[in-house]
Amino acid sequence: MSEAGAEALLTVDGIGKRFRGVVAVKDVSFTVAPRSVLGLIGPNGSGKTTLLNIVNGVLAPDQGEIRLSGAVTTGRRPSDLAALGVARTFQAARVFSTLTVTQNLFVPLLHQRALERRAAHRRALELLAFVGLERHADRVASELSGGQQRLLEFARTLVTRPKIVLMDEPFAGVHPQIKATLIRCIRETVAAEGASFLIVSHEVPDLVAMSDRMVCLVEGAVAAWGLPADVIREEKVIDGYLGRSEEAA
Ligand SMILES: Nc1ncnc2c1ncn2[C@@H]1O[C@H](COP(=O)(O)OP(=O)(O)OP(=O)(O)O)[C@@H](O)[C@H]1O
Repeated sequence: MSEAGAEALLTVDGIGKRFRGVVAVKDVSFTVAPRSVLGLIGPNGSGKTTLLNIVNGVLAPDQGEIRLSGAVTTGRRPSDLAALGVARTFQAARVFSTLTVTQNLFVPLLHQRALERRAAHRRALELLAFVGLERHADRVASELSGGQQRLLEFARTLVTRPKIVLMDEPFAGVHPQIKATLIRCIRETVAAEGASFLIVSHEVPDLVAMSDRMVCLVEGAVAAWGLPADVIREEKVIDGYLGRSEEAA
């Protein structure tokens, strides 16, 4: 989808972050268009998780600005950003392990006004079916497999209809069938609800297939940003992350 002329949903503008002497993120800028998927790749330690933490307010940047639909959000707390429509999943899925699957989906609704609750509950049940967990509705979350917990965490992020979902390594270590379900659900959420996704993953072929744009970080800086097919052909991306195949070397 073209970004020309359209206002960006998320703007990452000149972001920098150091941890003591270590530069984790260096002058990083890119945008995420409404109704799109941005894939974020890069070697271990290149600053991907730090950047997600800055976008959702867990960390404050040393330099730069984050904007959501043009409004500056830098320095806002994660709970404020969640209310503005920034949702997040984690490398190790975070679920409320002692609650049932359905109760997990009701947690984001606790702060909703009573009038909105009935519709929101209906949505929670629809989401269970959407990710294929309806048979497990009354099970305690800790009894689910790791992959099912990931689907539950994903469904929970969608309950409040976020504008953008930040996902950190959603496909790592999950069964291929769960991965296929996640990819289908991400695609359908973009198409049906107009949400955007910012997805960090080392599964480059999957990200290339599902992303509208990709960004590659190397040593904390943007090595390339653009169409997936172009990004994976960039010298800096090949040298800094993907490597060369034996025939090409
Ligand atoms: N809380 C912290 N304190 C000190 N250094 C940190 C902290 N968090 C991250 N770093 C450092 O910042 C750099 C970027 O780390 P980050 O976790 O963002 O990379 P990443 O690209 O997400 O890596 P991975 O793919 O392994 O998850 C690394 O050098 C890391 O050691």
